[in-house]
Amino acid sequence: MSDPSRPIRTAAVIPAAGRGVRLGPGAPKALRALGGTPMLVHAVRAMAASRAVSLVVVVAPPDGAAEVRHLLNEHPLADLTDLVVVPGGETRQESVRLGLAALPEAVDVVLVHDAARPLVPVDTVDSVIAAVRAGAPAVVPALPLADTVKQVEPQPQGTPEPVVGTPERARLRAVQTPQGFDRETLLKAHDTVVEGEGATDDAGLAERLGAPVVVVPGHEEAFKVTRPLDLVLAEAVLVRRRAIDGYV
Ligand SMILES: Nc1ccn([C@@H]2O[C@H](COP(=O)(O)OP(=O)(O)OP(=O)(O)O)[C@@H](O)[C@H]2O)c(=O)n1
Ligand SMILES: C[C@](O)(CO)[C@H](O)COP(=O)(O)O
Repeated sequence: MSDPSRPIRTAAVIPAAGRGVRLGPGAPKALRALGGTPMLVHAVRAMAASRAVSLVVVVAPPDGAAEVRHLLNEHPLADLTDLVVVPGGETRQESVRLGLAALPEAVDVVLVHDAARPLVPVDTVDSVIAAVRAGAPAVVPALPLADTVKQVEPQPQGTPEPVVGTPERARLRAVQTPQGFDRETLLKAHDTVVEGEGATDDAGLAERLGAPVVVVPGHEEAFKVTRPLDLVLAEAVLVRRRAIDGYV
């Protein structure tokens, strides 16, 4: 936990090294345009919009750190005081671990935020930070599900999959980012949990350590741009924001 005698410094690590295979052919997903601006720039601005965040570590595609640094230099990034760019890895978990290695000692609270969630509102970011500062070692923003979920027995492609269960929907949440952690918990989780043990998010690593993880309300606009239709929705959200409040 944080030492109360030291000032809390909050940093955000943005994994942006993914290829974006599900979005279709093109540049790495984080570098593709959303409303004329790279998705990554929106994501960095979303973190910088929080007054608490003073450092952003961007994890670039493995061979693209110089290009990403150049691109970020070309865009205004609000009041961000510190920006670091490091090369990423083959998996999201490896990319986050490489980003964490760049954090200075003074950082107490760490957010991990997907570049692929460019439109998360600042209120969501702030409520995650507030929950960590209030003492929760791991915090995730999440929303209730709209669909019923079935658990199946996976089969070869083309074979119908038998249903083996229907989890109670009211107890399920769809998890977003930024996920917030006290530094010690997150570093220990990444040091301890081996890649491939099935954790698809950072809180999942903390859970495997036995750390308590809590959920705060997420936001519909924090959705992940994964498939082509998500990009259509993101463009529409951006048009609405620009019309309503002059968002850039
Ligand atoms: N080796 C990787 C893989 C993913 N990510 C990042 O993790 C976030 C969430 O991943 P996802 O949306 O699944 O992105 P991709 O891995 O790029 O998508 P796909 O699986 O379609 O290729 C993204 O910001 C992505 O850039 C990363 O930093 N390093
Ligand atoms: C971290 C995450 O965005 C939480 O929903 C998600 O688990 C990333 O998963 P992906 O399959 O790498 O997109």
